[in-house]
Amino acid sequence: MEEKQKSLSPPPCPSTVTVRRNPSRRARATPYTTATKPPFSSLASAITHDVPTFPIDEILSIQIPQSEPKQSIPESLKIFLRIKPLRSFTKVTTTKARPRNVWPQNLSKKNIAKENRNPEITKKVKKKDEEACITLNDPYSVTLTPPQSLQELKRSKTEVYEGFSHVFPADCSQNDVYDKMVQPLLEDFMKGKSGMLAALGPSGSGKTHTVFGTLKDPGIVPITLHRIFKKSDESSSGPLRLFNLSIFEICSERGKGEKAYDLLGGESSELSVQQSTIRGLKEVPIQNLEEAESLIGQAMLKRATATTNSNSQSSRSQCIINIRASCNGFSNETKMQSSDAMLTIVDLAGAEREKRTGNQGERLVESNFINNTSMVFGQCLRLTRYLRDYLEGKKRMALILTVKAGEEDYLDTSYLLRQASPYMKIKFDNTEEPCNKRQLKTFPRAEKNKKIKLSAPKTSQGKKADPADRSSPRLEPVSHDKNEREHIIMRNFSKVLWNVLKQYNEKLKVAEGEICTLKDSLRREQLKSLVLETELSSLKSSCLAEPCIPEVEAFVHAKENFEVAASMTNVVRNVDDDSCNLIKARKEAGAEESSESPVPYVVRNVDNDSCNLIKARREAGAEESSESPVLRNVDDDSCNLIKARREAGAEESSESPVPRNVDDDSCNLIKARKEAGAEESSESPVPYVVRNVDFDSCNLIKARREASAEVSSESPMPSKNVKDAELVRCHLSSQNDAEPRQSVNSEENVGIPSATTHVEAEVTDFPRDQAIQNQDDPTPSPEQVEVGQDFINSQISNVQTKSAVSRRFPDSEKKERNRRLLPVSSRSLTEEMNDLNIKENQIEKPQVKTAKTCVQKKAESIQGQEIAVPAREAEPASTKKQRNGQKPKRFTQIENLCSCDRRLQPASSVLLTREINTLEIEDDIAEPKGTRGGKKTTVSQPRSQGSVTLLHLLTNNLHL
Ligand SMILES: Nc1ncnc2c1ncn2[C@@H]1O[C@H](COP(=O)(O)OP(=O)(O)OP(=O)(O)O)[C@@H](O)[C@H]1O
Repeated sequence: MEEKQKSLSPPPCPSTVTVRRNPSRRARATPYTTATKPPFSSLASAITHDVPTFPIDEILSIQIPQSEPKQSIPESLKIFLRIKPLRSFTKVTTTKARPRNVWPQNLSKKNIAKENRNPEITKKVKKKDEEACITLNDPYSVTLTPPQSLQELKRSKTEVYEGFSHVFPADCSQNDVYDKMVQPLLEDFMKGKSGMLAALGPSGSGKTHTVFGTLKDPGIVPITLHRIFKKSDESSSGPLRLFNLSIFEICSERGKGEKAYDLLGGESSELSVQQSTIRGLKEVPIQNLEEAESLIGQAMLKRATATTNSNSQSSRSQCIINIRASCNGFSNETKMQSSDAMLTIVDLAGAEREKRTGNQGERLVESNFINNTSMVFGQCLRLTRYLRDYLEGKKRMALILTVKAGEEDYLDTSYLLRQASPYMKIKFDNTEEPCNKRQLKTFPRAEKNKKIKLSAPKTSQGKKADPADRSSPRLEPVSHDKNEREHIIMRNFSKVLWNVLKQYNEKLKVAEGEICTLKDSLRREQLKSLVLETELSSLKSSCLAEPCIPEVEAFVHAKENFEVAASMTNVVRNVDDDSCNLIKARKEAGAEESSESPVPYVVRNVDNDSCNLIKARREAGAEESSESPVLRNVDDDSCNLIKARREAGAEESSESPVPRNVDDDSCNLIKARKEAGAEESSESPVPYVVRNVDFDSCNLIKARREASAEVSSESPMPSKNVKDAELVRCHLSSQNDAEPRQSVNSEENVGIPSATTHVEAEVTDFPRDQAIQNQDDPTPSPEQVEVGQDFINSQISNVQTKSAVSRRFPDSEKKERNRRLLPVSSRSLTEEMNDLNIKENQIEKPQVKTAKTCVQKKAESIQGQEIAVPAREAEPASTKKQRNGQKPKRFTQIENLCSCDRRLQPASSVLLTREINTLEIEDDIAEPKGTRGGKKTTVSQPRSQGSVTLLHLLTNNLHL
């Protein structure tokens, strides 16, 4: 029959996708998999004609692994469905015979009269077939259709339930049920495997009928016992098996708890139920089928039953029958001791509806218990703990659902199938659209129950569940995991970013260090470049000054030639270059052969400070019989030439120191020249000429002082002193005499033996110097001043063109520059004179004694001769005469010039003052004048490198 159905009904293409509960059936070979498939090549070739480009070969060649069905669940939980046959309603209508003699008779009355007259024929039995709500689709599925009344009033829904292990139709026999359902379990049981079989369904659906049956139509238990003992007899050669039978029931105790009663025990047969263990249960060994059936009969008598509207003998408890098979000895096949097996058959109490059963009172309480323990699987697991292991799939179990097929049983059937569907993995197939909202509102409980009941069992199975129930508990860990993952990602990203930032920070630090280093190196290079530029400018300045130098050299050589005849000629030339720096110092001194006069010397000091050239020159020449110190100082500051020249010429019989100071600073040429000449035989005070020319800021300050001394030995020393803003006193004193000193001091201190030559500059010297000059020999000094001024003018004209840049400085700024720059040369002069004082005291004193007498003689012969060093060799002689003759006038001019620019030479004057003081020469013409320079003399200036060089040069030259 089944095979015929299978052959006639090819597997239809399912309109809906459903998941079958039984994977083994799902794994059943389908015609597509079992039928001879055309080779892929031919299929591909056929397809390639249509769609040649589609990679069907590759797609079809993919071997999709077939998921093996889980064998444990289907083996443990087999769900069967048995449909109870429809009952036929017998409708008995009683008709009364109608009285015959009633005329005209109403038809109805006539009929009634007939029934009354003949009552036997009034009773007709009408049979009406009940409409079925459930139909069998196939051995594995059914369709549940609500009745028409329910479709109109309630939610109309046709449900298809699939996945049953087998569906027993209404006309199936007890043997069919046994064969399909019990036989596999029995075989396993006989092999020593335990199993359970339970019948579940609404009240009156045929559970008890299925389990126990009747005498005419025995159920599962009698058949099983029969088969057991039958097999035992057949396998007598095998190990001896002992079977034990135990029967008990679990019923409600007034709706509060459950109690177990042993149906085979004595009167007090209550049992204690501890989890799945029943303590005190009597187990009766059965030897044969008759003993077993007798025990079962006794148990059924003890089982609690009651009469309800649904069932005249409705079971009011869960009846459990255990058949335990114990094996004595070893199995011939396995040679191993067999373990005991338990076959459990359960007749659950049927779910009951109050309306249908009409239960009240105690019956209603029992009904609730029954419903809770049978119809609701979840609660059944809790309340009937004994069956928990089976229902949880830990033991082999087969469940048979019994349903009634009538329309009026639709609700019970639908309710049972819905509750059992999770276990059967049955999905609903909604063939009709859901009802409208009104209908949903009318039956919210059913919809709610559907969701709840269907989703709850999935939890235990670990399968897909209804998201309505599990959404929140599942979303929470998912969101938590997601947040945790994002947190970890962001944390790692932050770490990486932090590391990158730290690396960049380190690089920035290194870069900053390199920048600092580069800046330092840049500064150093800039300084070097500045130094080089300064040197370059100084070299340029020196180159520019070179044309002047030959002139000066020529002048010096002329002086030297002139001094050849003199007794001593000493020329000191010092060039001081500071900070760029050129320092030249030259000192020349010549002495005549027989002269004992003080050593005339020429000091030339050129000081060039930071692109400034300062030249100072002193020349001192002494004639054979006279002393003629010449000091020339030329000072030029900041494109400005300050020239001071002092010339002092002494006639043959007189001393004529001529200091000349030319100071050129800051651009700059500072020249100082002192010339002094002394006549050969003169022992008279050294006449000196001091010429100081200061040119500042395109201003020329010229000062010239010339003094000449006559040959007369003891005459007061004529002197000219040209002063600048500060007191400048140049004093050249002849050596070895007290007389010159007396004359210098304008006092008659003859007894002071001193042969030293001093150059002293003081602010207050001029008037006295001028007075002395007028007294002694005023004639030669003006001429010498004139000559020297002409020379300086010519020098200035050269220098002015070369120092035009510095002329743009204003006077006020140049004053400051003078104050700053002049001390350089002045210090040089100071140190020079300090050493000069010492050396001359040591060297020239011995000469004083021998030359003392000669000076007076030679002074007369040299008288009138100009001992002041001429500015140039080509200088006309008339100028000399004019110089001598116009001495007072020139003095006046120089005095005016010096008075105008007196303020511009404080530093040089101060230093000259210090110089003279250190030389310890008494200057009679010194006169305090002004305090500005005097105050500044107290300031001790640090000795510069140029000064040190100048000192060495002076010392060497003095030694010479
Ligand atoms: N398959 C069937 N064929 C013929 N008769 C049946 C069948 N199933 C049940 N019946 C009859 O229906 C009646 C009720 O059956 P049964 O007592 O087995 O129901 P039940 O499910 O056990 O009810 P309850 O849960 O109340 O005990 C019985 O008289 C029984 O003979």
